[in-house]
Amino acid sequence: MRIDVITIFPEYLAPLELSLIGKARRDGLVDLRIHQLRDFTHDRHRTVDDTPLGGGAGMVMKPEPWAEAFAAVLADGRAALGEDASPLVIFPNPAGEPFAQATAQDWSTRPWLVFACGRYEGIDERVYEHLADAGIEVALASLGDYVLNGGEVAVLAITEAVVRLVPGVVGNAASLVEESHSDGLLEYPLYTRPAAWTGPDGTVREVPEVLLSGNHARIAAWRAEQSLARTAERRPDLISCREGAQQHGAGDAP
Ligand SMILES: Nc1cc(-c2cccs2)n[nH]1
Repeated sequence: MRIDVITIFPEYLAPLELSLIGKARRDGLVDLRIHQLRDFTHDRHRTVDDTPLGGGAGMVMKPEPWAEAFAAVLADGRAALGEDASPLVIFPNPAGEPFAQATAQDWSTRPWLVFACGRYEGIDERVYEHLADAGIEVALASLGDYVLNGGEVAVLAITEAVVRLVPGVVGNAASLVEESHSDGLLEYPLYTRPAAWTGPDGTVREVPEVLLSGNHARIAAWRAEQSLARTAERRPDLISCREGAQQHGAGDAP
């Protein structure tokens, strides 16, 4: 998988050199490149923004640097992946579609992702139109109903959620199966040794006995029940989504 990130704060993406993602890059599973948007300006101040036409507070990112940056990234990617290669261009944006585990699953199968990190009040609308008119697939992704100062933090989160699903990145693929949201539910409670823990306050807390029973069928049933109960309590919206999907035969034979 190739990933390009266009940003005015490349240093924000430094964490992508660490840990799992860093190892995936070193192992050649992910080819990740960071591009400084200001490198595609031509004035002394390397200007990327201007005041909003029609008035209003703040600044808007100018279309020219973005168009030049996309042209360069597309050319570079096609030189590496083939002239027919075409990326999914992702703009983190509070007005975007909610990014969820299903999105991460889908995007983890794509050969090429390009992330565009907006700042200020946002990016000139004509940039999105320019890409769409060029036949480039564009997605606006929201991490949640809150506003960040820029797309970089969202790119860190999305990249981690996506890349960890790329085959070979996580050592034990089985650990990806029983996670929160992997089956549309929240994960069951987890325990490890000691079976009886005496906390700092002297309280002894024991692990549910079923987990010590060695009866794998009972353990699986208990975990399924815990997942459902925990989801119903904390995220009832996920339950109704799941019931809706089941009523409409999602996953049934066509
Ligand atoms: N979910 C979400 C995305 C964002 C931003 C993306 C780019 C600038 S602000 N805020 N909140």
